[in-house]
Amino acid sequence: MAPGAVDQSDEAHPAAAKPTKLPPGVVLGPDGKPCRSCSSGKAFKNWSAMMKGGVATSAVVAAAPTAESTPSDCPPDVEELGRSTWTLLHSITASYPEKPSPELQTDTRSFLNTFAKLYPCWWCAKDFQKYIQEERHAPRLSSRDEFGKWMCEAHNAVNVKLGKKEFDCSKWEERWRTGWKDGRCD
Ligand SMILES: Cc1cc2nc3c(=O)[nH]c(=O)nc-3n(C[C@H](O)[C@H](O)[C@H](O)COP(=O)(O)OP(=O)(O)OC[C@H]3O[C@@H](n4cnc5c(N)ncnc54)[C@H](O)[C@@H]3O)c2cc1C
Repeated sequence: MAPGAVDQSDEAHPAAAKPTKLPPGVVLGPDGKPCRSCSSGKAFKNWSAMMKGGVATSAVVAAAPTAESTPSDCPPDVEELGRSTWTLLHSITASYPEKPSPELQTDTRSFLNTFAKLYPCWWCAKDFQKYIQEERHAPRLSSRDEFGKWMCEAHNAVNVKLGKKEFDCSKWEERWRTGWKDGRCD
């Protein structure tokens, strides 16, 4: 589901109120209010400017000023949240043991299931839950390399959904663990 395409019949979010003239890219949260971590920063700023103007009309939306960049100490939008989260997730795979114990594999599976429920962008979370529940996408946790590649493939599934270029998963370890072979990270 794309940002802006707010599904008001969504069973997971029955409290979401019907939006009136939201700028494209603004997604509502469970409380029926625009959700910053589910929306692009620019769309959220446009919504904010529109609300400060006090009139929620499509004319105001169209005339909303182009969003300036948001200061770095503000709550994250969907992109910043995503970048930070992928950094954490890939870094977890990078520090995962080469031979994990069965107990650690169970804990990791449970972490991924819980993460997929708690991810603050609710519509991203729903898609991610669906992804990991499909048998062919079940987390592969038997070694660091398997887990690193699985995470790379999961990230690529989101890249594809967003129309972005796929990452070459044979290079996941250079990107997230060892640094690139050309030495530029040393
Ligand atoms: C679980 C999850 C689900 C998400 N779902 C959505 C969604 O439904 N809609 C939405 O708008 N946003 C979603 N996001 C956010 C989105 O994936 C991006 O993080 C965000 O758009 C910012 O993208 P970016 O181009 O800066 O780089 P990111 O995609 O955040 O990637 C960060 C860096 O990781 C590296 N990288 C890229 N792809 C891979 C890969 N496959 N494997 C290893 N490394 C890689 C690159 O060096 C890149 O610069 C989701 C994020 C997460 C964590």
